[in-house]
Amino acid sequence: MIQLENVGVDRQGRSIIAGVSTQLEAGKIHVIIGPNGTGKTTLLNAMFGELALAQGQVRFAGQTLLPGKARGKFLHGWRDTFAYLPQDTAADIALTVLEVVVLGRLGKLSLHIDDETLAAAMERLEQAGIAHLAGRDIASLSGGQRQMVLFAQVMMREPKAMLLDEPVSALDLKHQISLLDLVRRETRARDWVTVIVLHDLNLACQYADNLLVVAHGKIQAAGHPRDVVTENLIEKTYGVKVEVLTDRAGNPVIQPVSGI
Ligand SMILES: Nc1ncnc2c1ncn2[C@@H]1O[C@H](COP(=O)(O)OP(=O)(O)OP(=O)(O)O)[C@@H](O)[C@H]1O
Repeated sequence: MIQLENVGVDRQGRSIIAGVSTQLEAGKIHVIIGPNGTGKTTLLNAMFGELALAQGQVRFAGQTLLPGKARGKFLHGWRDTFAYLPQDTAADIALTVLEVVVLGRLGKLSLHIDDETLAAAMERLEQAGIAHLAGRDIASLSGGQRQMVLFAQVMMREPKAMLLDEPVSALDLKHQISLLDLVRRETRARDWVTVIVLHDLNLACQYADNLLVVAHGKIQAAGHPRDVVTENLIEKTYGVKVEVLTDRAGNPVIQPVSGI
């Protein structure tokens, strides 16, 4: 479980997130939604130790991240059990896809890459459905293909917590579903604490066990989408008129209502 207690982060003297407290259970998918610039990436970065906490604390795997910039050995140990896929997956680097995936084990690699590591990297590529790209240069791939390669790379870390910032933003519908299905399967099977930032509200409602609605640097609502999503909440959060319908599985479907 990741526990956030009264977490706050400032940037350039401005409070970006403040007073964030929540518990993120293992084996579940926690989806963060919210308008642009409201602190979703900041929240992931705070959990990863990338941004210093101004207040509060984050607890995970028997360790506590406190205010101030975590450094050196502590930060290394803290991040050891996290996998983090950032929003920006640009990769202007002369490596093949297989090499990029192997780098997911960076902390454990020696000069000689053993057969087990190569087999594990190929297995992750197969799981992501992109084994056929193994020999391609990463720089020659499309944005969506790169997103899947970097997901295969973070799976190589064998994490306890998976932090994914808009992991399907460049993927077509079929690949969005296959990646999120894979994330759900692995989250359940490996007991990851999975936290995903998504902009697609309907994918968020379909995949979240726990939906965190972030606006103005605070969690405005949290819980199962069926329990938290209302027309009023979405309208207040995004300033857009919507209708909330229900799909066959009973999950909310958010339909914007045209102003015409
Ligand atoms: N390097 C930075 N220096 C100062 N302020 C920053 C920096 N990066 C982000 N911010 C500010 O922090 C706020 C939150 O940004 P953040 O990236 O967390 O938002 P977000 O909710 O993830 O947005 P998006 O949906 O657009 O990705 C924004 O107001 C942004 O301008």
